[in-house]
Amino acid sequence: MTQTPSVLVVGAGAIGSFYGALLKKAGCHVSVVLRSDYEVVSQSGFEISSPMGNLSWQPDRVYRDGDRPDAAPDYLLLCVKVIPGVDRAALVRPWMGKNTTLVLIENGLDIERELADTYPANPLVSCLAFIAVSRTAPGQVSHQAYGQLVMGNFPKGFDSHCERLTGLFREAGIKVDQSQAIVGERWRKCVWNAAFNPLSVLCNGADTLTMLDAEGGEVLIRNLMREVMAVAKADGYPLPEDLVEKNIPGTRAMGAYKNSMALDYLNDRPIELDAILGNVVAIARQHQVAVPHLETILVALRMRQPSS
Ligand SMILES: NC(=O)C1=CN([C@@H]2O[C@H](COP(=O)(O)OP(=O)(O)OC[C@H]3O[C@@H](n4cnc5c(N)ncnc54)[C@H](OP(=O)(O)O)[C@@H]3O)[C@@H](O)[C@H]2O)C=CC1
Ligand SMILES: CC(C)(CO)C(=O)C(=O)O
Repeated sequence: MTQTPSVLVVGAGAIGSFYGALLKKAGCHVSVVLRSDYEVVSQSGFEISSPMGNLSWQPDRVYRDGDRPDAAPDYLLLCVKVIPGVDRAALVRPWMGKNTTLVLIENGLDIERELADTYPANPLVSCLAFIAVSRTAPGQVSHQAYGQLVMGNFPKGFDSHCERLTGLFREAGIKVDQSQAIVGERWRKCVWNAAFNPLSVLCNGADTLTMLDAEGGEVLIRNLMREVMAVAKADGYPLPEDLVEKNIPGTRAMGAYKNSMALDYLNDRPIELDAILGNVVAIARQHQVAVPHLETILVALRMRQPSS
């Protein structure tokens, strides 16, 4: 690897532009591949409002689909939504070198496999982002709170590429938890996402407190979370028994919060239904674990939004 790490962000929306900004702040060369924001960002860069201070930045190079890189990056951050019709392995192909470390900062469960299978010789780093950030206009991003990452190699382990990336993010001011077992961490986060995200869409983009305070709402959310935990256990990733007991007050303490899927729904964008819920139900079927609440919500959402 070069002295100054080179980073390429594919899908520099809310998450990609925020974590790209941090790596730029830590001294990396950071370039981006853009689609709809190409013209604006080429001219004016990213404007990011944040409680961490001014994170606005100009990428070293701005590419669009069809361009070719000057050189393959040390780290390729993939931050597109995990939705049907987006072939993520094909999307990164033009930018991957033989020594490029592929870094996923995306929600969902079992979302690494297609990339691991396509690029078996490249190190694969899987990250979970705990953050509230959204794109408000082309090239404009609002970071409201948090920012912590949980990081590890897929399917397990923590290599020197993870170690170096952790150091860069920490230098830029965010907390990074290092994990030797990232799949278990994905299950842990999914307990929250698979319960709250799809339900918020069924409730017309409701925030967390509206869902918890509706009559029977908290009971339903607890049931959804317990079902995800049962599937995780059957899949070999048992989670702490008190996770639901901790998640509920933890969520209340955040205040009324609209998750990323609620925002996608409210902005008429496709939702990550399979990545966050469909894959949990598919794994439940493999292990013959009954998940009636999760299944009902999945099917109802498929009826509502047949394309996602
Ligand atoms: N936002 C949040 O607070 C959180 C998000 N996450 C997860 O992070 C991931 C990213 O989410 P987020 O950043 O919010 O999503 P955004 O929609 O803000 O960003 C996704 C970006 O990917 C771009 N993109 C898609 N396809 C292509 C392509 N072919 N070429 C170039 N760019 C492309 C989109 O561009 P275009 O505008 O052209 O479509 C967009 O800029 C998701 O998995 C999400 O669940 C996790 C925790 C919190
Ligand atoms: C956990 C949370 C709510 C924020 O990081 C999230 O993953 C989302 O908005 O989808």
